[in-house]
Amino acid sequence: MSRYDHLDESSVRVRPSRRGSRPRTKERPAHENAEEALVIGVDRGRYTTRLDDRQVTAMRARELGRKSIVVGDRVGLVGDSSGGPDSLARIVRVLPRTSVLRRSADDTDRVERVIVANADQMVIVTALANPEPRPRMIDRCLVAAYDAGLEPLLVLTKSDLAPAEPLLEIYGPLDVASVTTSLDPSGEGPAEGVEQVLEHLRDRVSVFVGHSGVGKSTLVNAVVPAARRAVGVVNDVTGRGRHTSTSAVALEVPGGGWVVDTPGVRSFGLGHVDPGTFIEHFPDLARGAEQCPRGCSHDEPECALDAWVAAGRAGASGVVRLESLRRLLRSRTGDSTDSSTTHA
Ligand SMILES: Nc1nc2c(ncn2[C@@H]2O[C@H](COP(=O)(O)OP(=O)(O)OP(=O)(O)O)[C@@H](O)[C@H]2O)c(=O)[nH]1
Ligand SMILES: [Zn+2]
Repeated sequence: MSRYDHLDESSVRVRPSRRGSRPRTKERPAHENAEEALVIGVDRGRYTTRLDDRQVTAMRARELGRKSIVVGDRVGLVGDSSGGPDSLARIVRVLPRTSVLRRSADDTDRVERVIVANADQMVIVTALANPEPRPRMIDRCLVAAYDAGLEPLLVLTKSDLAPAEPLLEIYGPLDVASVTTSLDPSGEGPAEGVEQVLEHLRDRVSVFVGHSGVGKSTLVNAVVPAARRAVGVVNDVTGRGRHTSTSAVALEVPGGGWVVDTPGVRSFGLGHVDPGTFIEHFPDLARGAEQCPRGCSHDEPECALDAWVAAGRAGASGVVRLESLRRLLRSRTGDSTDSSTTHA
C-alpha cells in the first residue's frame, strides 16, 4: 500500500502551499467573547449601540469588509465597550437579520439599500388633514411592510381637524390595525390615542414612516418623552448631534420597545416585491391562488381569484379584499414618490 492510498481524489488535488494550508478559522479569530449590542444610530462610519444599559460608540472592524450595518442590527462588540466619553468599541460581526426594510433607489443612488434591520412593525403616520391623506403613499408603505415581514399599524393623526371614517373605510378590508390620534404639540393640551399607540409599541421594534408635516415628530415625542432631549445629545467621539443626521435612529420606549424614526426617507424599495409571495399575507386569498396559472400576477384575466371570491370562498369581504390586494400590487409600479394628484 502506497503512502498516498488513504487520500481520496479531492484531497489529492489540493496542493498544500505555505499560504493556503492554514484553515481560515485560524486566520480570523472568532471573537468568542464579543458582547451582543443593538445598533441604534449610524453616523458616517460611527455606530451608536446599546449594550445592556449603556450607550457604546463603535466602529466597524476591517474584517467585516463591505457588509452593511444599519439601525436595528444586532452586532458583536469587542474592545472598549465601557461606554465612557472617549471609548470606542469594534463591531466584529452582524447577527442574522429577521427582517430588512429597504428604501428606494433614487437619482443619487441607484441601489435599494437596507435602512432598518430586525423591525417587527411599521407605523404608518398619516394626517387626516393638513396635509391631506395620500392613500397611494399608504398603499406603498403597506406593500413595503408586508414584503419586509413587518406588521403594519396605521396612525391617523390630527383627528381634531377631520374625521377618520373615510380613510378607515378604505383600509377596513385589509384588516390593518389603526389608531386615531389628536395631539397638542406643546404637550400641554389634551392628547388622544397615545396610550393606544404605546400598547402597539410595547416590546417591539417599530419603524415610523410618514411624510413631512403629518405630525410624526409630535407623535414620537409623545411616546418617547426622552426623544426631545436626545436631539441635543452630542456624541463625544464624533462631535456631532443626532439633529445633524438624516439617517434612521432608534429611541427607547419607556416600558420596553424601540421606535425607529426614519427622517428623510420618502419611499421604499418595491422593485423586488414578488406578487407570488406577497399574496401569502392574505391567507383567505392565498388558498384560492393555488388554482392560478403559473406565474400569475393576480391582476390578469386568467387569475383564479375572481372565481374564488365570487363563489364566496374568501368570505363576505372577499371581493373588496381582492380589490385591495390588486390596488396594492399596482402600487408597486409607477411613480415612487407619490404624486399628490394620484389619489388611489
Ligand atoms: N391640529 C393638530 N395639529 C397637529 C397635531 N399633531 C401635530 N400637529 C401639527 O402639525 C405640524 C407638523 O407636526 P410635526 O410633528 O412637526 O410633523 P412631522 O411629521 O414630524 O413633520 P416634519 O417635522 O416636517 O418631518 C405642527 O405644526 C404640529 O403642531 C394634531 O394632532 N392636531
Ligand atoms: Zn392569480
